Amino acid sequence: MYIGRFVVVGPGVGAYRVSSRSFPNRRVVARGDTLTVAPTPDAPETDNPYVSYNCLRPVETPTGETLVALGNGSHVDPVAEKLELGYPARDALAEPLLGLDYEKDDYDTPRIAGVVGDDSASVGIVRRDALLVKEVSAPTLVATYEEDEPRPYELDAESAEEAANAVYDADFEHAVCAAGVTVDGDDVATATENGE
Ligand SMILES: NC(=O)c1ncn([C@@H]2O[C@H](COP(=O)(O)O)[C@@H](O)[C@H]2O)c1NC=O
Repeated sequence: MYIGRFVVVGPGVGAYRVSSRSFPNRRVVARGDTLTVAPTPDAPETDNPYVSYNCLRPVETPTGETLVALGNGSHVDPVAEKLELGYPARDALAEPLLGLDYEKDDYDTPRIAGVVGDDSASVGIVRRDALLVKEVSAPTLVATYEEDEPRPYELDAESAEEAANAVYDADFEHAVCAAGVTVDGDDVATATENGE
């Protein structure tokens, strides 16, 4: 089954996978502590505005909490910035998702996102017909296509590497690249899986 991009978040752990039929020549690269989805050097040029973006950004809140924002597009930056300003995760997700709305491409592709803390997690999606934002207490998946309603997902991962590998290897079509993260107190670990 093809579900496009997907996020899995639970307390202390998260992952993001790019699956793509149309733009397979991409990878996740680390720029400081932010992870970015970028074209590989051999990728054909495109003017599609939705295929390169920061997919994962750790932040510190005004109360000293460490949180990580992740998702499938340019909304990840404003989600991270709202968290940094002290917005609760629900509001930090809801406002940018609603403001930017679903993507204006041929598929009305939803925007999906998550927030992970040491002991907390929230997930969100904005589709053409709905905005859903939920706090979750166990790993939860939401995807751009087919699986576009958050649902429990078994993420068997003790580390960021295991989280990235688990979603990269998940049984959904057209895996391209993936990111994983763990949050343990103030410590954030990230990992990438580019199928090399
Ligand atoms: N975030 C991404 O990595 C991403 N990759 C592709 N898209 C959008 O989704 C459309 C469909 O892509 P695909 O056939 O690869 O699933 C693309 O034309 C593009 O507008 C994306 N936008 C949202 O998921």
